[in-house]
Amino acid sequence: MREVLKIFKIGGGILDDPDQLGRFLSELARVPGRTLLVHGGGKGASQMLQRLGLEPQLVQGRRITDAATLDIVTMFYAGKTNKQIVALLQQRGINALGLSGADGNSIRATKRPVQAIDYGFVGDLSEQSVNTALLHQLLQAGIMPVFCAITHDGQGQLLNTNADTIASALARALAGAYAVELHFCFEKDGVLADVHDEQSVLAQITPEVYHTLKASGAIAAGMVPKLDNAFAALAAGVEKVVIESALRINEPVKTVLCRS
Ligand SMILES: Nc1ncnc2c1ncn2[C@@H]1O[C@H](COP(=O)(O)OP(=O)(O)O)[C@@H](O)[C@H]1O
Ligand SMILES: CC(=O)N[C@@H](CCC(=O)OP(=O)(O)O)C(=O)O
Repeated sequence: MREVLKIFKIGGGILDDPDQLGRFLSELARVPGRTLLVHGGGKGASQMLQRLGLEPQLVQGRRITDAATLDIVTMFYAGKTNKQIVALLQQRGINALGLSGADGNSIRATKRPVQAIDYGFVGDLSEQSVNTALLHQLLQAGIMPVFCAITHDGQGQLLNTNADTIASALARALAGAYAVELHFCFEKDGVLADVHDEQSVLAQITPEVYHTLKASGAIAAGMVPKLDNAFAALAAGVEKVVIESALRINEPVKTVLCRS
């Protein structure tokens, strides 16, 4: 029987609030078995860019990343945010190891080709992107890998890659060796049937229900790429995909994705 691996992803909303981040990491430290964390930080990066006089540009949730933006997001994601999270996990007795995709050649990406939009230094992932052998060694050594949203192309170029996409790619790549559970954690209790009603959490969601709610506009904004990544992971052999509150990962309230 394959060992269970739980992959958690946290996004900008939670990372922005030191109290909520600390509470999430305390809950994460209580999760039994092998775990891996992926973090974003898009909200904080946009604030940092503005403070430095650059205007953040996002198209369908993806950041247009010119050279100056890449410098700043690398400092912010792979530096400040990643190292702060690792330090807080160490404080909680977890031997975490912070990684960008360049470290140990753990995630190699391809610069997104210029089509209608030039996204700049943004990396796309493929089936071959993840160094599963390295991750397996780290996990078996009892280490929790902590990934930021920076990857590399193998030619010396760093690339900015959406953190939901990284979590989904890691989950798919590791699904051969582990029974992977992929947990997208954010500030709401799950996918809401009505985004204005915090109580309207859907316990389960099928691709059909997703498409209906997306077409009606009930599921919108950042939730759309998140669910696209989430359903893609489920279709590719990931055992379980969950959308849940970062503060309630050890509680039963959540949305579980169903194949049909
Ligand atoms: N039906 C829905 N249920 C829950 N959240 C939704 C829904 N529709 C839109 N959203 C929005 O999607 C956001 C989550 O996406 P995003 O901000 O990209 O996540 P993250 O915090 O992980 O970066 C929520 O904060 C919420 O405002
Ligand atoms: C290419 C691209 O869009 N990269 C993202 C990476 C961070 C991220 O995904 O952060 P959240 O999970 O907090 O949204 C960005 O720079 O915003």
